[in-house]
Amino acid sequence: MTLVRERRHQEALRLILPPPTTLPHRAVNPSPLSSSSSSSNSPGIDSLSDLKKLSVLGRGNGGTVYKVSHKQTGSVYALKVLRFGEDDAAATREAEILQRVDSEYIVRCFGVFNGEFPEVDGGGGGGGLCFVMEYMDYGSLHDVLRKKKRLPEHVISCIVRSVLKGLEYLHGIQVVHRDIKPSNLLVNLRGHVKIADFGVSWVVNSGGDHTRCTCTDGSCMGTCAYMSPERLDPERWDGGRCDGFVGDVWSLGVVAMECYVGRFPLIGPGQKPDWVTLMCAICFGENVESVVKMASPEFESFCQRCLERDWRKRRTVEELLSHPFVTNSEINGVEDLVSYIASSN
Ligand SMILES: Nc1ncnc2c1ncn2[C@@H]1O[C@H](COP(=O)(O)OP(=O)(O)OP(=O)(O)O)[C@@H](O)[C@H]1O
Repeated sequence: MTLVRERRHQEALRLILPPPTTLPHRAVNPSPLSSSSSSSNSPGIDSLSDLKKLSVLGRGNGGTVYKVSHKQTGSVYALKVLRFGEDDAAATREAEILQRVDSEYIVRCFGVFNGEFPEVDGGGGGGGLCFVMEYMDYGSLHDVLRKKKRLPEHVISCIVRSVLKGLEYLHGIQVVHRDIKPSNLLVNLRGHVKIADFGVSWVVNSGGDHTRCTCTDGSCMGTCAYMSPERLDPERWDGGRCDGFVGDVWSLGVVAMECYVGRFPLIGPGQKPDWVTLMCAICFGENVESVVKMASPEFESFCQRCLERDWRKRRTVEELLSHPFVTNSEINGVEDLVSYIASSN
């Protein structure tokens, strides 16, 4: 890799930060969302003081996720608190998208509150946007991989099918997720795998001769390790003409390979995942077959279809749902997923 190429890569990797936005102080009413997702299982949470903090489930960019219980019913939820001032545009976008979605493949949101969660530091934390979410017992796929290291193909097939179904739903309502990665795929005791975290998602609008992706506030962030070549280097890969949907497919391909090899698959085991290393690996790296050695032909073919660098040749979600690696997944795949995750080794 020449110095010239390195410099070009670094220039292309500059992040476009969202302009500062001010969230209206009561942007979201302290009531459950109007979507049918909330009405079908309405937990009757009228205020954040109805919830008791049980533990911290995890921390992400700009917020913390708590395990909470409803004081009256004892029902357990995950409460995601995004502090004001961290990335208000992302928080607002997440609230807007969560109000649109209603799918068994997307983590349910029962309500969004604008205020303080009194159980944290006795309140006084400056407040934030608080999402009452379905509690996913096994946490994220990232947590599962930390415990299990690698997953067998039939379990990966089951996970991939659920994520594809979730993406099929999202793309059908014109939402591009843009941050598919293990920590945004959550797993519950029943073996259901669901997509979460819409902080960097886009809503696609139709316009002109081709569909264009618009980002209302200019935010173009996401996790670069899982980003597609056309997002990392739009100039080289004609990213400006891509509607973004197949970017989610690329990310899913990386996740599938990561489950198989037990580490981030696009760089070597000892390599530091800095911007330039990732850029080189994603845009010019090794071919899939050298990474998923010993895999079944179906799995190798599936990964190749997802990780096609030219986005025009990459398969769509609909096409991948009829790929043999997905359609041949064992009927008892979900039960296997649960027993595999629950097993101690
Ligand atoms: N509904 C949920 N049920 C159970 N655990 C959850 C739930 N939502 C999030 N978590 C846990 O909390 C962690 C943090 O989630 P969060 O969405 O805030 O950030 P992240 O996706 O890990 O990171 P980033 O903000 O960088 O995308 C997750 O990785 C997961 O372990």
